[in-house]
Amino acid sequence: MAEIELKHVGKSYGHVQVLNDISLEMANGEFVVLVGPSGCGKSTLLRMIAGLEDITAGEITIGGKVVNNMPAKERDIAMVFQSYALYPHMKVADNMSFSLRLAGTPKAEIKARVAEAADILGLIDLLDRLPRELSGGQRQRVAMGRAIVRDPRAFLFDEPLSNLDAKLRVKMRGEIKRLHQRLGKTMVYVTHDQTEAMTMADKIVVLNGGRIEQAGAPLELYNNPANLFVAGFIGSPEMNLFEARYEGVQRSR
Ligand SMILES: Nc1ncnc2c1ncn2[C@@H]1O[C@H](COP(=O)(O)OP(=O)(O)OP(=O)(O)O)[C@@H](O)[C@H]1O
Repeated sequence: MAEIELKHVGKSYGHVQVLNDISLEMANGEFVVLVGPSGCGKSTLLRMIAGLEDITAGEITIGGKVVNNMPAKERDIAMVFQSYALYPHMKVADNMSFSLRLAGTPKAEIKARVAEAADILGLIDLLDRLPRELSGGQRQRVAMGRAIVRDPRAFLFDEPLSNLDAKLRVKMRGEIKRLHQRLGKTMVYVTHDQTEAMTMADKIVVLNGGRIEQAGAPLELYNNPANLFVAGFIGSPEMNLFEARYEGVQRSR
């Protein structure tokens, strides 16, 4: 059974249709990367899975349960944003424990879960700092820590590394991949970065104009693109495309 399943999902804002007939299965523990040109609907799709945005057609199931009308906080899914969205006046430890405190989790358990997440992410020495006293990479790690402590059934990432410089991006990419291996949770990841998509994904989903052009393993898309759009979009550097004329098979006499 798919962990997250989208069946003929659509989204429109008034008359503007931004997502159209999206059907997609994400297996338990799969790392799914959404790519596509700016404005194709990647973030909207992610926000619909999270419950931050209503859907206007179709059905979303999480763990076999239809969640169309389920509020975000009941979906047991954590989202990590590009902007980190940390509380500036709270120390790292308080940022990480915020959702657990809100849920009334016992103090001892909060302490243990924060310590475990801080250990996984190398944040132990930074727990007493404020976000402004951290580097970009450290802030992004706190944002991930905040997601991990909740022990959600799935993680959603919306371009989490795009505010970091190239070198740090490579490092954090490795860290997120290791995190995925360690936690074994379903992760859905939006990016503009081809290399991120090719190296991190179990499955890449190429979106264009609110529709899925192709979904499959990175090498499957690279070796067998379903159409010219996918062929032109996947890979860095880009594939060379040129027109040719087919003249049939030459038969030997
Ligand atoms: N609240 C809204 N009202 C109307 N249109 C919206 C709203 N939010 C998003 N859109 C439109 O929906 C489309 C998809 O937006 P979305 O942010 O999902 O794209 P994206 O693929 O994530 O883009 P980018 O890569 O630039 O972040 C865009 O054309 C956008 O203008």
